[in-house]
Amino acid sequence: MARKKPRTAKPALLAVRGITRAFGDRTILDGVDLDVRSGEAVGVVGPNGSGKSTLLRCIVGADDADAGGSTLAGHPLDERLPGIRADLAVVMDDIDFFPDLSVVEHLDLVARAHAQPDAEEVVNGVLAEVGLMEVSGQLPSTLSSGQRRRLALASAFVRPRRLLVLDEPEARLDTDGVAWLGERLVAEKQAGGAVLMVSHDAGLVARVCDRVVRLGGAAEPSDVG
Ligand SMILES: Nc1ncnc2c1ncn2[C@@H]1O[C@H](COP(=O)(O)OP(=O)(O)OP(=O)(O)O)[C@@H](O)[C@H]1O
Repeated sequence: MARKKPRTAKPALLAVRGITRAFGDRTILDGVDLDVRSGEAVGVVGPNGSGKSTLLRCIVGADDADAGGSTLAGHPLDERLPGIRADLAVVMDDIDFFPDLSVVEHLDLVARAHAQPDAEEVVNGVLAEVGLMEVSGQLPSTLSSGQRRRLALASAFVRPRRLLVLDEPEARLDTDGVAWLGERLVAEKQAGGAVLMVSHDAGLVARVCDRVVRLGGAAEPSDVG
């Protein structure tokens, strides 16, 4: 009788091992491990102050972990390295925009700087999808806070990427915006992309994430649903 081949797990695109971070004598993160594979989304959840943003910052190299580290496709992950930048799009809390560049000029700049093929078409598609077409000629200072959030998210969607890292992407979005975001992130996975997101929105996490890592409580990753 033919033996069933053992199923080999897909190697992780993002591998995080042993991340530890203390501020003064307070240990915020104590040896956090997680994996994110292509086509998969992982959520990081937990109460205010449990270290979620610190974890993301340590993972992408915006903060220095005291121990541990992360790799993307086997290479040490630091968002500033050119080889990594091509594969990684990060949206943290707040983004600084150029005060004198319009919405469409920002997206154009990001798309072209990251060598997005068909930059103009991609920018127009994302503008429409994210609901910023009507304000595409406006300066950031004239946008509402939710529209600025949409612009920050759009900046990630106009560039090539294999991994999206998002810190509370639902913040300041209206109900329709959160619904759109859920669909967009599911589509991201279906297209083979990977997502790591911090969120306080349990509905969004349940809709998008395959697994969650809970900080400030049980530290083990668990399946959603
Ligand atoms: N640079 C810093 N110096 C000192 N303490 C810091 C620093 N950055 C973060 N902390 C502390 O680390 C803890 C975790 O902060 P972090 O922002 O990672 O939490 P969080 O889980 O993302 O919270 P929230 O849900 O409120 O966004 C907090 O107690 C915070 O005060």
